[in-house]
Amino acid sequence: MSTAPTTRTVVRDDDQTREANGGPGVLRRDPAGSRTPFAAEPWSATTRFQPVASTGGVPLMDIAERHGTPVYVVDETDVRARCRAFRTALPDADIVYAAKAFLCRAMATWIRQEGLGLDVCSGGELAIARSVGFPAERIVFHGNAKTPRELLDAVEYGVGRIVVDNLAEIPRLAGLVPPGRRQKVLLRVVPDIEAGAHASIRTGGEGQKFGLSIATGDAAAAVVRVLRQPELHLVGLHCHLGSQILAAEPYERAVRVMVEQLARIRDTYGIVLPELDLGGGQGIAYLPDGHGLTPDEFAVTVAKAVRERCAALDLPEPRLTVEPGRSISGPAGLTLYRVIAVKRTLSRTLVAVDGGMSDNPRPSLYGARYTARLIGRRSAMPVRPTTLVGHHCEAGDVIAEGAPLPADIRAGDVIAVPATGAYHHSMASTYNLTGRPPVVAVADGAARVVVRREEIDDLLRRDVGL
Ligand SMILES: Cc1ncc(COP(=O)(O)O)c(C=O)c1O
Ligand SMILES: N[C@@H](CCCC[NH3+])C(=O)O
Repeated sequence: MSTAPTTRTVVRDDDQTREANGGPGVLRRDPAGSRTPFAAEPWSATTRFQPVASTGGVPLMDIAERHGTPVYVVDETDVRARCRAFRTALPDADIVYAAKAFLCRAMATWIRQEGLGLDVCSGGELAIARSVGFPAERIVFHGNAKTPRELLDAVEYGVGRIVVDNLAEIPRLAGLVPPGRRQKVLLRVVPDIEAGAHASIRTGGEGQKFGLSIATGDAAAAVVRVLRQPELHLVGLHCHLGSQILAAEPYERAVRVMVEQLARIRDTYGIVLPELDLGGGQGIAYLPDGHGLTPDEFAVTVAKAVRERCAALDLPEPRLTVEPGRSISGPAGLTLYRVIAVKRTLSRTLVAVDGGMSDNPRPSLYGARYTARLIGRRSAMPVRPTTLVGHHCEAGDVIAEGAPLPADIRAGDVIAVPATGAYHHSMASTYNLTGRPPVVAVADGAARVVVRREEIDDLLRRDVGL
């Protein structure tokens, strides 16, 4: 199936297709549901169509004017459509949204309403889930260094699965489970597979900090120790390869490793573990010519690999769990900035905006690349590659290199940067004592603030002084 609703709008990134679409503001429907050239945008987005740029039926300029800039915009309908795309692609699996990508109460509510589970990895993420009454059974708790407090909170709330990451956690967790209860656990195993867009976000290789090594024997030791704890109920294995993975092939390899581990446990202890959690990591497009790993591509590869490997090892197929984060919230979000200054240097044009690495640390952390668009007015000037920079006190505070902005870009203009729905709000900082931007949700032509702007007063309040 397609990852998008069959009636989704298509945004072509060239003037010729814009004409074919019927001119500015008019979008051609693509009943075939073929991949959009600009798949990074929400399916409802018309940002290319100056000056009517809108998302979720809301003009982006209205948002910039009413709520100020910088501002994160998230398209609720788009988030929901991406949740459904995963559920449709993997109807027999548990789809567990990775909260670290983007979480607020509104998002947790949408995820709950869409019937997905929630992967949390901190007491804070769990608190948001609790605050919206997220069903405990559908929560998976992760972390390579969960504090005793976090484990206790998770046990007390009754989370469905705790993913054991290290040997020390086993007795610690068992000691927190109240008498008469058994806590379901998965063991996070290192499959020793390198995948992901940047070394900092690869988590499947031997030697990185997450999970239990098969090579050292820790994974096998963990199985024995969990089985010895009557308070713990081992229901399956987990792995997570990394993030922003654009091909399905590494997942196929992961399935091979993990099914082999399930077979070993069956052969050694006579126990058939019923669950296999393959983590998340499905990549998205950030640039006009990019494309992500669709739920379909992922599902077809994984389902085939599980079927074949289980058949080969005479193992019943486990119930699958997948934990997509970025691919659900990433393309559904965009950031609006206002241009503060334009500088022409000998080598390039620099456009400085009112946000930067505090609301988008990804270029400086991972060398991530973005594009940007002028919205709010039509320019007849040719576009040229422009460097979009932030307002922070670092030369590396670059949001986008080579962004196609018109030659007459000027102070006061509003810029939209797409594909900022994952790992932006959740990774934002207050560097240079900059308040974090609000999150405005759009749906069906209406906009509402779901996370308010962090004001200077908020920042001062934490500083208790002498
Ligand atoms: C355990 C686990 N599951 C799921 C995810 C979600 O990853 P992504 O947002 O790349 O889908 C992550 C982060 O990479 C993770 O660490
Ligand atoms: N923060 C990373 C993804 C980390 C995934 C978490 N396990 C990014 O922005 O790409």
